[in-house]
Amino acid sequence: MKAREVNFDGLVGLTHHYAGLSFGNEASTRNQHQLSNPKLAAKQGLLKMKALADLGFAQGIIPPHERPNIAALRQLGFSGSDAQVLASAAKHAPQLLSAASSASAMWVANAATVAPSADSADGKVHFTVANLNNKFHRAMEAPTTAALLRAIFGDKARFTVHDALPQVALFGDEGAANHNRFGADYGEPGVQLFVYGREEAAAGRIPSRYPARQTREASEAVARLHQLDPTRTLFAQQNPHVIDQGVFHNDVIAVSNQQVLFCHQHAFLNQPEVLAALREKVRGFTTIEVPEARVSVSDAVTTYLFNSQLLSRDDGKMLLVLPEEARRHPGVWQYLCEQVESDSPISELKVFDLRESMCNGGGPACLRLRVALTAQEQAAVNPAVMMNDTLFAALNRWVDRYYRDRLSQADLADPQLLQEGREALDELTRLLNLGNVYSFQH
Ligand SMILES: N=C(N)NCCC[C@H](NC(=O)CCC(=O)O)C(=O)O
Repeated sequence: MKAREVNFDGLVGLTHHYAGLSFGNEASTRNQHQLSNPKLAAKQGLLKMKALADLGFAQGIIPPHERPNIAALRQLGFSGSDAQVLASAAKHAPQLLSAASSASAMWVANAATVAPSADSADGKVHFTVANLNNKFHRAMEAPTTAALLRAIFGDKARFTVHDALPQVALFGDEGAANHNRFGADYGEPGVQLFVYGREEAAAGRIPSRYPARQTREASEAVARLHQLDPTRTLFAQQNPHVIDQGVFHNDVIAVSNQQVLFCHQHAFLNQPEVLAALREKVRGFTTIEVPEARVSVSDAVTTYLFNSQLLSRDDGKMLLVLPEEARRHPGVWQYLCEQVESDSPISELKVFDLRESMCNGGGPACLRLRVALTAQEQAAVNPAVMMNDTLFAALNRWVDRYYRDRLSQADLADPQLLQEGREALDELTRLLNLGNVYSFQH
């Protein structure tokens, strides 16, 4: 059956700020306590969505979560009115207030892992919400992510949204950022590659400096939940050395689309074997493997060359969507221009300024969740979340009305910010026809 890839981008939340919460993500650590601009961040994201929609790529949006998360702070013993909870957390544990206020749900590549219906035994599209167990500020995303996905993919005859795996290190799961699907048409059965950083049950090689967030045990559980054919499912370990250089998710060192894998030479442990297995299973498999001599792992991490979106154009050629940082690096840009001029599958480059998100380690690919859908499935998606001229204009007005243009850690204690956030999200649920998805609405 014919299907197409639909990209759903996370809309940046009102509390976007730089808190240094993600040890192992070097941009997050480096930019701790910088002033952020939530309004600009939201608009940068919207511009990418709109530009891709205008080029004919199907584009949806996934809304932000309620932050500060007062319930999480109460669970940690802060009490009194909402304003007192905020004041007390700001005074005694500012890092916890930051964690409870993070807008990290914008990076929806970590919202869930997705299996298209062509790959699942029951013929449904499956989503497993990621537990994001490695970081407190991200682990609290799971319940709201599940509610939002159910509000967008509500048709139970076509979509199954599984709750997150148990919240323990054994099942650390970071969603689609550690997952690639290969195949010809999106509607034909494909080959799924799950990439993990460590296997709890085995004494294998692990990074020594930074955490490996994804476990093999989690990836295997997701593959079972999605009813995948084991002969079309592969598990590969990420190279622990690159995790130690700041590659905290596989999508910082590799990106795939259809039969193409664009990755760094050092992306995977035992890379030749991983590529051989893919070559055997994926008809027409093509790799663009970037050698260290052309782009170092360190340059890949700072430019986010691989945190790009490889998108199929209607003419069968592919477009690579990159962050501005990749254009600014002469060596990386030269490499990319050579690709376009050669007979590489990459035929076009499109660059976006996503600086606000990039400073927290979130590039173009972090901001999107790919969902391959048949025409019938696409028709069953909540239509109000699909990007078009009207929604773009409405969301820009909405951002102008509610978002601040500067935010520091100290601002998180302002009860007015909580109020602004609730009012904004309440209006957003009406704009996007989501129903009551947030706890303050219950
Ligand atoms: N690669 C993908 N798919 N996603 C990027 C996620 C970035 C996110 N940054 C943060 O959570 C930083 C928040 C802060 O420090 O304020 C993370 O590390 O989980």
